[in-house]
Amino acid sequence: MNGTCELKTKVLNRTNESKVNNVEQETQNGQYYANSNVYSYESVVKIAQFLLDRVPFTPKIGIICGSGMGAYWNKGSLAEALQNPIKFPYEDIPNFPISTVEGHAGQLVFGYLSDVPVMCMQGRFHYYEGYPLWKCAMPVRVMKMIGVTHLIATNAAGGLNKTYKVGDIMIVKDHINMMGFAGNNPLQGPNEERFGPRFPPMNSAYNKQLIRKAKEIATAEGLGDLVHDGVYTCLGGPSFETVAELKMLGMLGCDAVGMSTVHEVITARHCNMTVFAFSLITNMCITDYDCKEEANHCEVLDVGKLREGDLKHFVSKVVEYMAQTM
Ligand SMILES: O=P(O)(O)O[C@@H]1C[C@H](O)[C@@H](CO)O1
Ligand code: HPA
Repeated sequence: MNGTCELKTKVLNRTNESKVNNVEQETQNGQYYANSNVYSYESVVKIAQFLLDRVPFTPKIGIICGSGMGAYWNKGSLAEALQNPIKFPYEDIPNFPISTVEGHAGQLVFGYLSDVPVMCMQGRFHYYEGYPLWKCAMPVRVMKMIGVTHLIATNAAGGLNKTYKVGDIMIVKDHINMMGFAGNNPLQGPNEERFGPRFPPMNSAYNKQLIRKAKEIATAEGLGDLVHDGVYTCLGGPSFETVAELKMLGMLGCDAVGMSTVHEVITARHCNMTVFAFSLITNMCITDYDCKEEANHCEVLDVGKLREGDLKHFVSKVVEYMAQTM
């Protein structure tokens, strides 16, 4: 992914009052960028170095655990399955945000999955927690600085595609960046060319070879009936969607809806990482006004728990395959 260009981003002159919200970064000459990414290249390197100094191996695969898939109480969860784990609670990592959502343990775990070194976010950051998108996605850049070349992003999502069932796995083949339609993008602000180009393409964000291979793996492992590929969209949350919103998303071609992943994938592709992502369908979206059920987070976590064995197995096999291709 080349395409870096010489365009210089315009710097806005601001007064000190504009520092509110902590979304502006002072430049050396005292000017402020609007909505800037406050994590400079150097500060991301510093976080990566803090971790590298404490881990005796350098993983090339990074995993982000979705809701219920990396919960601290999930002893059988994906993150808990890593062998010889080295754990870093987020509050112990300098300049790292903290997890505030149930089902997101809030630690980085380094270890081995299928004898392959990986690093795993056992808990991610969401926009609705109050973090801007660039902050939610910052750990992806830390992964990159550590040496990760392949990202596996997982999430819990509501199924819009009527052929899906609760507990199914949707391999993400594409996304619709709904928040981006309103200009909210993790790459908003001055571009740091050392991470990637100003205008990264997204038409092949999800690696086709990995999608194909993951489907083969699912079939070979007896999970074929559960697995689909489809289009994911992320809304800001935390409120679940209305019936009208869900009908609209269905008409737009979304197969599943969630509250994460898109900004992580954009950030990963910006720094040229290979991306594989999937959604665990934890609930079917309610598009019938007469339906008495309501979406809720407990159900999301419960389905994550129910599927943890299958997901762990599936991800281990995908990791095994990825390692062979590196
Ligand atoms: O972190 P993910 O995207 O898996 O979490 C989903 C979206 C909301 O955070 C939560 C709703 O139950 O689950
Ligand atoms: N909507 C949004 N996010 C979700 C859902 C949903 O139905 N299920 C799990 N995460």
